[in-house]
Amino acid sequence: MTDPGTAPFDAVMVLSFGGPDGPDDVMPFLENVTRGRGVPRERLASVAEHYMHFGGVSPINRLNLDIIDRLRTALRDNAIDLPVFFGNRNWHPMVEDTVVEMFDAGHRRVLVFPTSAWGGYSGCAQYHEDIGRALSALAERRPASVDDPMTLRKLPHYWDRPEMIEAGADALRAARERLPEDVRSTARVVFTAHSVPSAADAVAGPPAEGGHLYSRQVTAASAAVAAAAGVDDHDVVWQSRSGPPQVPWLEPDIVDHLEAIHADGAPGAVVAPVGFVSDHLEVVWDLDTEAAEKADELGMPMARAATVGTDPRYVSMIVELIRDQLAGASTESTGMGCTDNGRRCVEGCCPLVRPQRPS
Ligand SMILES: CC1=C(CCC(=O)O)c2cc3nc(cc4[nH]c(cc5[nH]c(cc1n2)c(C)c5CCC(=O)O)c(CCC(=O)O)c4C)C(CCC(=O)O)=C3C
Ligand SMILES: [Fe+2]
Repeated sequence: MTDPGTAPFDAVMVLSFGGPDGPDDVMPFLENVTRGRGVPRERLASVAEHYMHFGGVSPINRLNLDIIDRLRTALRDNAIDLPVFFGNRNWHPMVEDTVVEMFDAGHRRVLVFPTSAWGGYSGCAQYHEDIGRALSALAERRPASVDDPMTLRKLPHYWDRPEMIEAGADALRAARERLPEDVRSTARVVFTAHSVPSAADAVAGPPAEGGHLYSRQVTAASAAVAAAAGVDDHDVVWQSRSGPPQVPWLEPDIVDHLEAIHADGAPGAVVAPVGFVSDHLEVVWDLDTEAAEKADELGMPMARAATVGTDPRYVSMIVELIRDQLAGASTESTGMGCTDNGRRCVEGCCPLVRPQRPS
C-alpha cells in the first residue's frame, strides 16, 4: 500500500456554505447555519424573509455549480486529471455525504477548495471544523476508513493572490463606468465584507500576532484592489451583521455608511463586495436591495462592483493552488489556512467566541 502521507492527490472538493433550494428548505437551512449559536429568533425570521423575496432559493448553489463546471474545464485544459466534488456546511450536498461518496469511489487524498478567501473563525476555522466533522461521520458510516484513512487538505487563504486583486480591480473600474459621467471620478469607493462579532475578530489569527486577522486581511485586500484600480482613497465597511443588537460586531455598516458619506458631500458611491466571491444572498439582498434603496432615497448614484467568482482568473487561481499541491507543496510551505484533516492552522488560532449577552 502507498504511504497515505505521500500518495498523490486524487480528487478535489469545493467546500462552501450552502443555501436553500426552495421555500421549504429555508428554516431547516437557517437552523443548520446557527446550530445553537446565539442568533435571535427575530433575526432568523427576518433573514428567512430575505430568502423568500427570491422564492426561497439562494443563488449560492447555482453559482458554486457554475464555478465547479468551469473548474472541471480548466483542469482538463491543463491536463490535470482530478474529479471535482461538491460539499457544503449547511445544505445539500452536505459535506458529510460528499466525503462518504468520495471514500466509496476510492479517493483517499483530497484537496479541499473553500469558497472563503479569508482567515478568522467563520472564514477559515469553521471550514476546518466542517472537514473534521465530515471525517468523524465517515469513521461512523464506513468503519473501514479507520484502517484505510482519507486525507483532506484545505487549500490556503487566497485573498491576496494576484488573480483576486486584478479581477477585483477590473470589476471596480467597470462599476465606476456605470455611474453617471459627472460623478465617475469623484464617487466614493467603498469596500464591504461580512461583519463578524468584534470579539471573534479580536482573537482571529495566530495568538502571537495580536488578533484581528480577518479585518486586517479585508483591509489589506481593499487597499491592494484600490491601488490596482488607481483609486487614491477608499473606505472599508461591513455588512450583514447578525446576533443580538447589544453584541458589538465590526462597524460601520454599509447602509449607515452610505448616509455618512452622503452627509459628507460624496456625489456617488462605488460599492465593491471584496469579502465575497459570488453574488449570493448577502450580496443581492444586503447590497443590491437594502444599500441600493438607501442610495436611491439619498439621491446618491451607486454602482455595485461584480464579485470575482465569474472572472476567468478566479478559476485560473484555483488551478494554480491545485498545481502547487501536485508539485509537492507541504502544508507549512503553502501559506496560512492550509492544513490536513481539520487541524487548526496554529495552536489556539481563531477560537469560536460565544456571544456575550450583557448581564
Ligand atoms: C465571515 C463570514 C462569511 C464570509 C466567509 C464565507 O464565505 O464563508 C460569511 C458568508 C456567508 N454567510 C451566509 C449566510 C448566513 N450567515 C449567517 C450568519 C453568520 N455569518 C457570519 C460570518 C460570515 N458569513 C457570522 C459570524 C454569522 C453569525 C452566526 C454564525 O456564527 O453562524 C446566517 C444566519 C442568519 C444571520 O444571522 O444572518 C446566514 C443565513 C452565506 C450564504 C448566503 C446565501 O445563502 O446565498 C455566506 C456565503
Ligand atoms: Fe454569514
